[in-house]
Amino acid sequence: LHFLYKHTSNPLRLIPAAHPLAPWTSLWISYIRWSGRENRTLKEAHERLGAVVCLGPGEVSVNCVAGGIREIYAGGFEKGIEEGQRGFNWYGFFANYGGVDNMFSMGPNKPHSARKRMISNIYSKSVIITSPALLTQTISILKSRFLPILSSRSAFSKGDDPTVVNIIPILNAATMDIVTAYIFGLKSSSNLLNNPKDLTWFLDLYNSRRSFNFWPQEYPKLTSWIRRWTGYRLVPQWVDAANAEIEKWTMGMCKRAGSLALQQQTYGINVEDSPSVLQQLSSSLLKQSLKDKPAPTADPAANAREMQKMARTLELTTASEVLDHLAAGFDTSSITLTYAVHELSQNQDIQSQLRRELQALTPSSTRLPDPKTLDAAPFLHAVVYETLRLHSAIPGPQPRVTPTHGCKLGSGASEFYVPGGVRVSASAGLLHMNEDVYEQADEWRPERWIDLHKLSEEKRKDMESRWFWAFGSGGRMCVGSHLAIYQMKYILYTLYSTFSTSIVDDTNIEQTDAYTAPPGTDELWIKLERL
Ligand code: HEM
Repeated sequence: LHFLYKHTSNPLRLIPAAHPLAPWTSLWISYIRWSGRENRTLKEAHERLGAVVCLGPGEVSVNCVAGGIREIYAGGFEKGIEEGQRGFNWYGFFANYGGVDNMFSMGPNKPHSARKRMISNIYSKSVIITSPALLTQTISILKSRFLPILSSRSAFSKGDDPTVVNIIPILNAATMDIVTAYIFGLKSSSNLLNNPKDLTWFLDLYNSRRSFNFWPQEYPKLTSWIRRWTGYRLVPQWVDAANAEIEKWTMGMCKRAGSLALQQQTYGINVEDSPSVLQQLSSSLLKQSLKDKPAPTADPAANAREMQKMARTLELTTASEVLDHLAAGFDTSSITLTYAVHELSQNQDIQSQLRRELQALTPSSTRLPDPKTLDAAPFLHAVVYETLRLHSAIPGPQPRVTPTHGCKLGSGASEFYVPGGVRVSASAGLLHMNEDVYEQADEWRPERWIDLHKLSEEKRKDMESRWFWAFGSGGRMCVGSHLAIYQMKYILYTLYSTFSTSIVDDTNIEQTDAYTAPPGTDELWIKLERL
């Protein structure tokens, strides 16, 4: 009777159900997630049932702009409901250092907006494109690490043949080195390109965690309850150990950059060693803590303890934030680059067209083009955008929670009332397959992004912004999108203005079915031919 009552009084029962069990229990969608079939199941459900689909008695998926992502993401639906109380916050899993939140993991919008205000300027397009530090760092990494690795036998070569390389770890290392250089400054950042052992160490730790997300993310309370009361670990101990190692590694970079900043005040610093993100973040966090700190008491010892506590909180908050940036930044960018290289290696005509454009950008072979020139190169832009569209690094659902008063989702005859507290999501992997916006949507065709000004205003807006969702949208959209595009363009420039590439072995290159979706392999062997 209880189930029947709950079912008949639930407005979600009127929404087309992805499975007969969906309006009754969340176990069906949980099982789909557990078995790694969520993205393909949602694709099939939306193709069959339309833009709004019920996934569970408290869960809906949308695949439309009006009455869909515009309502949910531009409308500022929260990731979690109440501050301090996790409730359902799927992103809480991304907190680091034993639960220290960062911008990405925060549930409610209010503290999130305060944090985002501290950071967004340093990642804005105008700052990224004009930053002397980022430019010097990028040039240094590409010229003195990336190019030499591609030019001679290295740990990434196939046997003794320097012209056949596994490009995936090289891209992983290049993106990590650039992102950490911008965060911590070149001297304090990673040098994974030149230290293959450190790279293997890091990637082993990082990738080992991927397959154990389900329980702590979907059932965080159950996971900790089982561990507490039965001692049984749904997530093996070595995953916690891997997280702890990555946290230690990040803290090391924070500390190195911090002590260099002290020297800087006395002796000055080379521009490439300037820790752009860390500096901005720690000074804003410090300002906020000084504003929030309790008034001093008459007891000096208690005041000293308070100050110590504040310093530790600041240290952990900073490290948790930047750890999220470096993980989000290197993984997604290198997934996108992997597919750009894979597609270009299969499409020699497109590769030649790109090369012609790139080679015309810089007359001298010793310099890289300046960021504005590179950013304005239309074919490079098209290659990057088409890869972000067809091979979104985050193709999976981005869950939010409906506000207490509920909302309406869908449009026309398929508009439905959704009450408060319901988990709702959209997915880039599905939005990008809309044939009305992207003809032959399942094909990689960079030329679709050329001459957009010839299209109608509406069509252009649909393609470029309304349906293009690789970086999400609204207040919780990717903060690092400009840095991502900047580094991807420089890496592709360096590779394709110097070499031509073709496939040697691309076994299992298809994207996995996951929220962040790397290839199903960590090897993509390509042949490099110097031009
Ligand atoms: C191709 C590269 C990238 C892609 C496709 C990408 C995609 C995304 C997406 C889709 C989101 C929203 C996710 C959600 O709400 O579920 C996001 C958020 C975020 N991304 Fe990126 N990202 C990329 C690169 C970067 C880089 C380089 C950084 C480095 C700073 C970064 C840092 C972040 C952060 C901190 C957030 C959370 C923002 C917030 O909560 O306000 N991302 N990214």
